[in-house]
Amino acid sequence: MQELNGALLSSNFSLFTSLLVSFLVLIAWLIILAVYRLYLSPIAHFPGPKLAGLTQWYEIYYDIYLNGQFTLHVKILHEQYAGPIVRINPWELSINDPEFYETIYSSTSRFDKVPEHEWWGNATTAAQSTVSHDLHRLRRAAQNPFFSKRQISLYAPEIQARADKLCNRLNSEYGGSGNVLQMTSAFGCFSADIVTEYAFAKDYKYLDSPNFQARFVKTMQELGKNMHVLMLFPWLLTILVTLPQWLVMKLNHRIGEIFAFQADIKQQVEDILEGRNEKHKDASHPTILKELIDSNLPPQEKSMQRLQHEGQVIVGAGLETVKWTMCVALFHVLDKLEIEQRLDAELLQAWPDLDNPPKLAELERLPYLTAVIQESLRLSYGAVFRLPRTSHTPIQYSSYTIPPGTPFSTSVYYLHHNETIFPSSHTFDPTRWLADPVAGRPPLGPDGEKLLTRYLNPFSRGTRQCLGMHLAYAEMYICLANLFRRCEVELYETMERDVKMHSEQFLALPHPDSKGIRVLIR
Ligand code: HEM
Repeated sequence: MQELNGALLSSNFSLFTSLLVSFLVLIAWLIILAVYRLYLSPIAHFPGPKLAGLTQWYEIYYDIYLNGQFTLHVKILHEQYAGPIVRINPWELSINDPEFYETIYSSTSRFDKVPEHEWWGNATTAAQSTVSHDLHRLRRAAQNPFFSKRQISLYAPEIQARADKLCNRLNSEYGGSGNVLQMTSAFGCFSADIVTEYAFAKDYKYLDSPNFQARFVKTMQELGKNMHVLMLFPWLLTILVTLPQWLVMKLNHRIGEIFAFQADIKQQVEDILEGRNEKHKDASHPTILKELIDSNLPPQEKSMQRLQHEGQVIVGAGLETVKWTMCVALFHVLDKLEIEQRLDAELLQAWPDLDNPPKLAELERLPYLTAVIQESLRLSYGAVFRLPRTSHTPIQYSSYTIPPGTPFSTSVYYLHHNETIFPSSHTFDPTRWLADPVAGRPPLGPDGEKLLTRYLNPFSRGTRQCLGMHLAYAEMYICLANLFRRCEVELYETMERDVKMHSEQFLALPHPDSKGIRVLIR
């Protein structure tokens, strides 16, 4: 008995000792890490809050606890530390300098993305998620031709057909009825039908769904609300993808819905590869996936998974962005009578016979419509989250040398709200984009030499610039022209709060209480 007690005592003692030693090792490791991060790290001398340099929990607090507030907070840090460069977490720098934007998002430098962001969209092998510059270049080159301005102009009749469908439905179903219409959802259905048709030659006909409530459109909206959890804890996804879909749906229905969407995209790819969807053969436009399959990419780049990931990203990237920009445009045009009247007058002149809609190229030449779209892009921002890049060689910024491998980034929000470039930057003012009426020269930036458009970057710039930019412009030109020319729309209980960025979840989100852009059709 005594022996047993002795053995128990000694095993308790050794357990206690091991726990104590582990605890002391942990404390020692934390102290070393803190000293390293605060004093020895190659970016320790950059300005910024010590706490941010010490731990990423600083960022997590703003982005998860305060729900997408870190981007806005970093803008304040730039003001507090009175400098264009600030350390925002233990390993990353933010640069708020409009003249440096094109260096960060460069067309010529071989910058990589950061591996931490590879998992975001659960599409690790898509071009958009690709970390390495060289591999991205290979993947992107195979897609560029299908998103060229010329290819998109050939697709314009399909976009017009969907704008016809949208406007006819608005007038016949809602016109004069007094029924409130959720334009946010209607725009979502419009852009979803366009991008899925373009990608897979499959029209999902979301524009036919009752009250424009399409599950897939809602899924994409919901995805936005999870972004920071997925971005800051990417390993969560790696676990979730191994679980059965029904279980994920139970644990977190938003992520479950995303997996369901991904399974659907996989089905689309299989249907094309296995000959069940042959529509692409007679489609009026090339389909992205078929073109990738027929491209010169090496065989490993044409795997089912790769094609599925590209399909996922293209559809995902093409939906919320276009929808949100059109919401911003619709609200501001309807909110200010003089903007609405000026746009209506221009459209009436360019499009006198309602049965003969102008071609896309003609719409693109309309200065005021163009200015409305530019101003809407400025205030909808595109990807408002900072888009970090890393360099294999040191980067010189002012008197600072950014060490190789250090992520550096900026947010387009800082650029679009730079008061020197865009005075009264929170005001929606399309006239800032109009050419000088006397000299005819386009609007210039603050130095009086560079074009103002240089500072409008909702699509980012450089090698990773938005692939779908021309498609996005075509959708916006055609949809907004049709809507304002053919429908009598008025806002219903919708205010600026519904289109103003309240938080950042990769894209800009309005106030959580917003009910979307609601309208009546007269
Ligand atoms: C107003 C509309 C849009 C805006 C503001 C926008 C904005 C952006 C931005 C800022 C990026 C860069 C993201 C990064 O660096 O990670 C991007 C990438 C991308 N966008 Fe768009 N986008 C729009 C519409 C579209 C559409 C309609 C499509 C699809 C057809 C699309 C497809 C893509 C793809 C595939 C990428 C990844 C490109 C790459 O990494 O090579 N986007 N977009």
